[in-house]
Amino acid sequence: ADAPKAPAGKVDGQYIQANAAHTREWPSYGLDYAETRFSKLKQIHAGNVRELGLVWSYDLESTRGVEATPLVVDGVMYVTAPWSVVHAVDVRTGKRLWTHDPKVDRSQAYKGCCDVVNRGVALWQGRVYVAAYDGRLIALDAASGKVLWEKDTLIDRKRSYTVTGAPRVFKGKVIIGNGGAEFGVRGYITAYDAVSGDQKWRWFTVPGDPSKPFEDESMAAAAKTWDPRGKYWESGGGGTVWNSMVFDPELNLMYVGTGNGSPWSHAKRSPAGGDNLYLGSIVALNPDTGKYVWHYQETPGDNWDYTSVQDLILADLKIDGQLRKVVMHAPKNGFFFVVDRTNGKFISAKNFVDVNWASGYDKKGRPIEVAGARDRSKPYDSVPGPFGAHNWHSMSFNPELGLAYIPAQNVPLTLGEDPSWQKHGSNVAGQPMSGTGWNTGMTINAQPPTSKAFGRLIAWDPVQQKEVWRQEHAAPWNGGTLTTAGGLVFQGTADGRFVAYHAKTGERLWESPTGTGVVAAPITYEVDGRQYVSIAVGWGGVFGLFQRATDRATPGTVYTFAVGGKAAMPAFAKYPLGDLVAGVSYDPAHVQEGTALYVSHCVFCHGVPGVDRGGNIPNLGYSSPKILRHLDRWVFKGPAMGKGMPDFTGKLTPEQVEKIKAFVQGTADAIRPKP
Ligand SMILES: O=C(O)c1cc(C(=O)O)c2c(n1)C(=O)C(=O)c1cc(C(=O)O)[nH]c1-2
Ligand SMILES: [Ca+2]
Repeated sequence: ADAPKAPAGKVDGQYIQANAAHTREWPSYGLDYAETRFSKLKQIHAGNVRELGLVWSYDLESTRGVEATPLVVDGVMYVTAPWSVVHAVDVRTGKRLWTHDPKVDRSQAYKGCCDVVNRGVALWQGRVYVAAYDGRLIALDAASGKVLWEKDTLIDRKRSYTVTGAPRVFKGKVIIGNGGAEFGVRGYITAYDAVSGDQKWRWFTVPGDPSKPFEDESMAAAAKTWDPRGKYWESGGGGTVWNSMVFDPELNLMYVGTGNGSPWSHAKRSPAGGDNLYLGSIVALNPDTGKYVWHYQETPGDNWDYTSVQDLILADLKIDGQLRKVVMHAPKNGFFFVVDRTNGKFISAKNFVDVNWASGYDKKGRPIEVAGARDRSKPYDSVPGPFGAHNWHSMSFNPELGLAYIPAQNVPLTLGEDPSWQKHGSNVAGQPMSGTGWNTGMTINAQPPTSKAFGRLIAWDPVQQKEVWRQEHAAPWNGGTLTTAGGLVFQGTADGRFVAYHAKTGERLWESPTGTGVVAAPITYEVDGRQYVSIAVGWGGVFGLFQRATDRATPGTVYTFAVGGKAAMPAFAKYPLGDLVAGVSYDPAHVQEGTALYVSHCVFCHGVPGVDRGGNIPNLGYSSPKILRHLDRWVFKGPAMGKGMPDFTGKLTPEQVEKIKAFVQGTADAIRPKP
């Protein structure tokens, strides 16, 4: 088929590379192929950023997490809302041009670990590509939003695969991975022809059943690092590519970050140990063929849910007097990595937050593990925890200052070996979220963690491997970053602010309220000679399901700012938090069993009753007595199924729901301040 005419008809590889020289538009996820999120625009700078004002706001009509980086080309913004809904917006007016809702089955939300989020679209020759939560890759006509083609990217619909990441287009191929390593899947990525949608190649990240032929040599090599007695192929092995992909056209290499092991427990996956390639790695592939070229493994034998899918940034850095082509990375495990991207050779690594699992990396690039860091005989508060020292919230790199801006954090959590684990998954009361298919092989918070929660913006010098400045935030789970030639860093925060900092000093120069908390990254672009800054807002993602740092509700909204903007901010509704639930009758003898059932069916979405205060999903400790009294009506084909609540028919019995009710009311009674 011929490429549809404009809008975005001109976007191809040449265009994306040419745009990188002036960055007037924002045509791909990380702005350029290197995903620096460094804009050369400097109309907005440290001297006038205080005059930034709202130009327009756009209602995404959503209540769940908004993680999208919007793309802007030819005065049109393409941005995604939860449930993989695409919106095209006229950036001159802030008015809707079209939307496309792929109609993901809302009752299937539980198949993903971490909210029904979507990180954005890709553009290519007049087409918009979105990867739907249910695993479909969809090509839309950029002019109308009409579907051009749809491909099912999943190899096994019985497994809990979901897609949250933004596709990328390299050399005319749309590339997409998936998530699911908390449930039991085998990671892979697939490339499709951008025009026809035909599959071009697929690369698996971990080996399959070794009694069958390996797909390629990289799988044969990887299998040597897994113990077949663990029958890891039955639980999938993990290594999902759910976020980061970058491209170096000059070297003709693309780079992906791979995820954690499935199950989390190393001993259960691979009893004799082993590195378990290619978990927790940066892998270089040939973008034409999908053939493995090299890897560098950041977390050998992952036992902590240490994904390496955090965004990768390519840069040329002068190290020891030599200009090196590097890839920079700040994965969950808390170390900042600089790796030679021509060959995968380790250059340096240094922890950017306090960590307690490794004391550093040796010259060869292997972590020096702390004694006991793998011992799960007792629950262990590993720092960073599974939320990561840095999650998917995008890092940026300012080449003029040589600084990377990392949204860093700690979310305390304890992990312990789960003796009730079964390879094929099992619904065991007390096993975290096993009722919805989670299968990590670990207990979570069987003992309360002792480490401290924090959120922090860190300016990091990758050559010196040291922090240059930091800003402490009110809570973990803050937004991605953007940096500009105007000497600025922009970041949204969990406590509902959009802030501009001085890129060199960290001084806070400007901020605007955003109502709800921000998790996505801002962008900047120029239209009709005027520079704009936009950010998509909507509290959520895995941490935002059950916790929050504002007292505001979570409507998805895009804000666009410019110097002299005078539009009024929309009113921010208060979060509808009721009183601690009271007066629902229950049998106290049910509380103990109810606790275990709550852990295996409810806790990762609804949080701890009365203790957490609800994120974009309500906390049951603050529900009305009427709802709690009739909990069975919500649990079995309930009215919230259209909003993402699973149907627990056949998974829970009415008697078990009575016990969960007893736990919720019992906990609310136990924590209620005594008069
Ligand atoms: O292992 C996986 O397959 C997988 C997938 C995803 C995802 O697709 O969003 C997340 C994670 N893991 C994960 O570990 C994690 O912390 C996480 C946070 C988020 C989010 O969007 O807030 N997704 C994911
Ligand atoms: Ca994971």
